[in-house]
Amino acid sequence: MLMRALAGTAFPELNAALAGRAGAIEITGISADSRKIKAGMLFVAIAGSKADGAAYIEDAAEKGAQIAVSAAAVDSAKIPVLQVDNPRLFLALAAARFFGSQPETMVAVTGTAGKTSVAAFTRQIWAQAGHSAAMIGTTGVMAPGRKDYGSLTTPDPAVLHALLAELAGDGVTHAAMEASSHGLDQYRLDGVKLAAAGFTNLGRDHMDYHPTVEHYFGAKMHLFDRVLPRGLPAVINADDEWSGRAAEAAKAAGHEVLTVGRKGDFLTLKRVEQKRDSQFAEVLHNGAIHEVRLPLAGEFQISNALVAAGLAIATGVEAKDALAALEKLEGAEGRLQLAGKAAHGALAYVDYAHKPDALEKVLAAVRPFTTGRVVVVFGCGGDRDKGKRPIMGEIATRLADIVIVTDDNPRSEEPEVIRSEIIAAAPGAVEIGDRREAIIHAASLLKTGDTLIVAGKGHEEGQTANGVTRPFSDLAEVKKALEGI
Ligand SMILES: CC(=O)N[C@H]1[C@@H](OP(=O)(O)OP(=O)(O)OC[C@H]2O[C@@H](n3ccc(=O)[nH]c3=O)[C@H](O)[C@@H]2O)O[C@H](CO)[C@@H](O)[C@@H]1O[C@H](C)C(=O)N[C@@H](C)C(=O)N[C@H](CCC(=O)O)C(=O)O
Ligand SMILES: Nc1ncnc2c1ncn2[C@@H]1O[C@H](COP(=O)(O)OP(=O)(O)OP(=O)(O)O)[C@@H](O)[C@H]1O
Ligand SMILES: N[C@H](CCC[C@H](N)C(=O)O)C(=O)O
Ligand SMILES: [Mg+2]
Repeated sequence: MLMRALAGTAFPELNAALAGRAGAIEITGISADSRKIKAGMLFVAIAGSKADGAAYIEDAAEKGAQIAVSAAAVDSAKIPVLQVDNPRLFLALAAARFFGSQPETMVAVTGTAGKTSVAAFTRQIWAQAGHSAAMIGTTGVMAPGRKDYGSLTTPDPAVLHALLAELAGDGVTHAAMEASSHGLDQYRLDGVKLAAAGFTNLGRDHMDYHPTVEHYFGAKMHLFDRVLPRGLPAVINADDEWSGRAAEAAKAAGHEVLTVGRKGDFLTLKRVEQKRDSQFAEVLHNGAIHEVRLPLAGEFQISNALVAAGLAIATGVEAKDALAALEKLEGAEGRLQLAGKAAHGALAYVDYAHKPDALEKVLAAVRPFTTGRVVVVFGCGGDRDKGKRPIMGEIATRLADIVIVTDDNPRSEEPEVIRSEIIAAAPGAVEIGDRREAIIHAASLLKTGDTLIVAGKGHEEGQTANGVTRPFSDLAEVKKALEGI
């Protein structure tokens, strides 16, 4: 592609340069990481939290970059360097234009918890309606005949648009993706053409990245005020503390607001009956009641399922078909996933709650069908928000009968220090650093009627400490531990 093809109204500051010699440069690819540059590519220099991409322009040139784009003026480089005000936005729009195609119908969902679940559910509803559908998120990419393990919740634009073009080339017509607050803040989604967008809820998360909760909420709202084209549907869970403000933000951005949930107008949850690991709900839509059997535990899953159904309906699935599809939903990997049942009947679940609200929701979700005790095993990640540690300790102590505090990716931190910060607010908790031992101990305590939740790692396949990631799966460990009792 010629650089000239990247000219457009979004970057008037580039137009003069692209009308000249720089516009005639043919590029073979785009990356913001000099380590990924190959001959003929365009390098976009981004000023990040650890490094300034502008310092890597020479490195990119040595690897074969033809041209670079940067916020800072760099005259000394061996390749032309064009200046733009917002290189991250440029990267997103340039990658979209370079790769050129995406599944026709795309939605994105934001919120503190439930994004992976909503994306997974939306994909399944579309698939049941006969569409070739994909999901992109924390657990990776899932598409017909394809399952890749995930890295980022919202991939970097160059990776994302290469993937979207591949999916479109494979015949995928519908895709649901997660919009993380980092992704929105860093303009990773700005080149994606969305047909609708969703919001689940807002709680404490990523306080190591966002200076305040307001800033965090503002980042999430960029899905509506920057990414979703004006006038398109915004599906909002109506039952969260932040729902009103999210709906206001979506309305102010000119969208059609569709609220779902107990307080929702578009899909109104009238009644829920909890079964042991499923639930029955009555949902009102357009004056008609639909009976829905959801084969998943946890009331929060109803909320996720309604956001997903709202997104599917907003993108053309008949309401009755979308709601009927909920009866066959499979939970996203590692989200309140039943890992096994002990011989005496106790249930053991693996869950991805690694933040306060999620832990609170998941522990509350299993209580109604637990006739014995709720046992929880969890830890907190190192090099992440330290403030959540005592909060999660307090929640576990309040909502579980037995609390076992263990390690969850200590990364570069001292695991004992992390554990002690949790236990400061969890008096009476049992401390077992080794996660495998903690799970074995928890399983050995189980009796008839008890429920075990191993929280924090969900689908993850490793435990990271001291810069080394060793294979580790909560699901496999729980299964093994149950066999041993
Ligand atoms: C904190 C964060 O979000 N970091 C992201 C951010 O990096 P940064 O701004 O810190 O970049 P940096 O390391 O300072 O480097 C600046 C630039 O120099 C470039 N560079 C650097 C070194 C070099 O040799 N050559 C070179 O070109 C880098 O590629 C980068 O473009 O921009 C990079 C490029 O877009 C991202 O890859 C990177 O994600 C890192 C890997 C990450 O771990 N992010 C996590 C925290 C994240 O994004 N998580 C969210 C949320 C998950 C959730 O919801 O729980 C997600 O969407 O996954
Ligand atoms: N609607 C919800 N409200 C509160 N908690 C939820 C909700 N949905 C899921 N959870 C909890 O949050 C955990 C993560 O769910 P999910 O992966 O769907 O969310 P996410 O927003 O993608 O999270 P992440 O940002 O960590 O990728 C679940 O394992 C469960 O404990
Ligand atoms: N996307 C999140 C996942 C956290 C998962 C938890 N297991 C941990 O390691 O803290 C993060 O990287 O902060
Ligand atoms: Mg996710």
